[in-house]
Amino acid sequence: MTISIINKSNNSLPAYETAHAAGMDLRANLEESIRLNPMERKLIPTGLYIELPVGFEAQIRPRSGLAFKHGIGIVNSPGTIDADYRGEIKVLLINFGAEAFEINHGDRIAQMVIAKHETVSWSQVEVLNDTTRGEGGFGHTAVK
Ligand SMILES: O=c1ccn([C@H]2C[C@H](O)[C@@H](COP(=O)(O)OP(=O)(O)OP(=O)(O)O)O2)c(=O)[nH]1
Ligand SMILES: [Mg+2]
Repeated sequence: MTISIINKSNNSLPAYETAHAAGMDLRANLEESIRLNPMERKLIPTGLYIELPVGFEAQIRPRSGLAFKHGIGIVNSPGTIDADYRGEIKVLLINFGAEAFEINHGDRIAQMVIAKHETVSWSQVEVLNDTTRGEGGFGHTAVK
């Protein structure tokens, strides 16, 4: 599948880093480096604008390496890029680590997964069909 993209940065386009990767890494588009202090969050621009086909979304997910090594996450993870969004893709990074973290232009800060989604309508009812689980949740299967 081919998707239209505008790249206002001088970074390379998001790309799959291995043959069967699900995510394409996104790079920061910065005029100057950004410092994220512990527990600080900042919106990081990518310079990318995409035109998703109807019925698709793009999910903006953290990179596990940055999470493991530096405690870097995404506040609204996974971020959702809607098919009708024409603005710049931005990434809301947060530093859960104990040390300040510097983001430089071109750094791979997140990954983007393109996914299909359903669009549903509701059938409002009074009763739902019964299941073995019923209303059990939030750990109700844990061994006592
Ligand atoms: O990590 C993200 C999440 C969202 N967006 C863009 C694309 C998305 O289509 C739009 C709106 O996102 P969302 O629906 O999550 O935010 P909202 O707070 O509900 O804003 P809106 O009222 O504009 O829908 O913002 C990003 O660039 N990065
Ligand atoms: Mg919304």
